[in-house]
Parts: sequence; structure tokens; C-alpha cells
Amino acid sequence: MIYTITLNPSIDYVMFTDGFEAGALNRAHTTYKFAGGKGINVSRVLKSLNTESTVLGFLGGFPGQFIEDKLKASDIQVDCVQVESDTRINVKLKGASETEINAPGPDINEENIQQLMNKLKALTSEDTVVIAGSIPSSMPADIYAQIAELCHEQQIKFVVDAEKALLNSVLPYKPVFIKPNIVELEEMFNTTLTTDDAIYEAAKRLLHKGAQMVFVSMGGDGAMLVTEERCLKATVPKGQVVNTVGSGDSTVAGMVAGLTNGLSLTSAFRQAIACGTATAFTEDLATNEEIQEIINQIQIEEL
Ligand SMILES: Nc1ncnc2c1ncn2[C@@H]1O[C@H](COP(=O)(O)OP(=O)(O)O)[C@@H](O)[C@H]1O
Ligand SMILES: O=P(O)(O)OC[C@H]1O[C@](O)(COP(=O)(O)O)[C@@H](O)[C@@H]1O
Repeated sequence: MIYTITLNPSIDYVMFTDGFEAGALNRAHTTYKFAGGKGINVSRVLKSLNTESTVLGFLGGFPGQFIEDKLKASDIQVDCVQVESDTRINVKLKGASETEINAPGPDINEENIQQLMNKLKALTSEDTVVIAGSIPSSMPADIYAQIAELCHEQQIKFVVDAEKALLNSVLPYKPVFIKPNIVELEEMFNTTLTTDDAIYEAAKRLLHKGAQMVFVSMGGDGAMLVTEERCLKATVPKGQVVNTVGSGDSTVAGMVAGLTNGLSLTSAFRQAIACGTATAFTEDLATNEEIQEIINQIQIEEL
């Protein structure tokens, strides 16, 4: 079974305006409320790819209930720890450009953390864990390392999509892959990376620190997948970008589903990119139909 862990889920409140102006009264013409947070998005796209997963993490209050109801309505299994304070609501403003405001998240206490760790202790080498997204400020900064260490000890395959410090903390435990976007990769090395060679070299350094594969997503510029032996570069088709929220998570889902379902590395990577781009071109996360429509337009070259 695939388990996604979202330590800090969110309702994503997406507001489309005709032009967003800071400091002015803006009116939205269309709004959506989505069950969000990185691991949850991964589970939602896995479902579209006909791949089962269970959502783990913390949910609280009416936003937590909304998320649980939405996931269950989509026939996605949920086994979250219930917490006292409210799950956050993140605001995504769509005007001429995209503006996001992500909230810090609820209070999570030691008992809540233990409840989650106990669930993870039941997993085995047959399972895959995806840990993704920020941590509420009330949680210990080494929680990713703690989960990664547990996965390593129990031979559970695991994948990580999070910011710099969290990514760095899991490398010694050998994640199957990590997915920094290009900005996060630059932050990890405190430099700008403007050529394929520079991105490849940075990814290689993360392999040497313990990652089995590094998946660098680059928005409309596609992505690069670096392993010890191979370097694949994906180019995406041009299209109407509608809402890129969840694009990165969609790539993680496409890759995890591909690896789990026995696709070749190239096919898994192509599927991952198709998921990311199909999501960027639609309001919500991509459907299977939208992914299949685009998959043959994804170019993969071996560098
Ligand atoms: N403007 C875009 N045009 C086409 N595809 C996009 C665009 N933005 C994102 N994507 C797709 O989504 C993937 C992940 O996007 P990215 O912005 O790098 O991730 P994250 O959301 O983690 O920052 C990209 O590799 C690409 O496949
Ligand atoms: O946990 P973080 O880093 O605050 O990110 C949470 C946000 O990221 C998302 O999971 C989208 O992530 P991506 O656009 O990187 O795929 C939203 O659903 C959510 O609001």
C-alpha cells in the first residue's frame, strides 16, 4: 500500500479575479475549495491513476472534517489523527499572476505525534510512504528525519517533497526519490542554477548524500530526473496555464504510481510530467482523461 503523509493539510481556497491588485478591493468571479496539502494532493492524483493509497496526517475542526469528507467521497482511504485545533485554510489568488498565502497550521501535541508514529510502525517493506509539505510550527523540526529513520529501519520505501532543511534531513535514510523544484534546489546550494550541467551536478551531490534519485521540477521548463546512472530531461508542451497549485504534487503522484505499477523509469517520468502539466492546465488537479490527453506530447531525452 502507498501511504501519503501530510503533516499540515489545508483547504485550498482558490479565488479567480480579473486582475488582482494588492491594497485594493478585489472581487473574485469564481472560487473553489479543494482538499489540499501536498500528500493529500498526491493521494488524489494517485486515485485518478487508479492507484490506491491511504492518507495519513493530522486533521482538526471543520476544515479537517471538510477534507476528510471530500477524500472519502472520492473513495480515498483516510486514517488521520484527529487534533483539537483547526486544520489551516490556504488562499490562492489567481489574477494576471498567481499569489499564494499558506497558513502556519494547527497545534500538534506530543500525543498526536505518537499516534501517527504508531500507525507508521505497522508498515512493512511492502509499503511506500510519501512525506510531503511543510510542518506546523508546533511540531519538532526533526519530524521528517524521525519518520525517514523509521522508514529506513523498517525497510519501507519512502519519497520526500518538502523544502530545503526537511529534504536535507532525510538524505541519510536513502529516499527512493526527492522532488525539489528548481528554486528549492538553488536554495539547498545557495546559488543560482542556470544550465542543465549545473542542475545535474547539484542533483548528483544530493545522490552522494543518500538520495536514490533526484527529481528536479522546473515549472513550464519541464523537469530533470537524475539517478546514479542516468539523467533524463523532460520538455512540456505550451498551453493555457490555469492553476499550477498541486502541479508538483501531481508529478510526485505520477512518478510513484509509475514505479509502483512497474513502468520503466522513462515511462514513469513521462507519466509524472504529464500529471504535473495536466494539473497546471486545469482548475483542480488533473483527471486521468486530462493526463492521457497530454502524455504523448511530453518529450523525454537522455542527457
Ligand atoms: N507553466 C507550466 N506549463 C506547463 N507545465 C507546467 C507549468 N508549471 C508547472 N508545470 C508542470 O508541473 C510540474 C511541477 O511544477 P513545479 O512548478 O516545478 O512544481 P512545484 O509545484 O513543486 O513548485 C512541472 O515539471 C511541469 O510538468
Ligand atoms: O505545506 P506547504 O509547503 O505550505 O504547501 C501546501 C500547499 O501546497 C500544495 O500542496 C500545492 O503544492 P504544489 O503546488 O507544490 O504541488 C497546496 O495544496 C497547499 O496549499
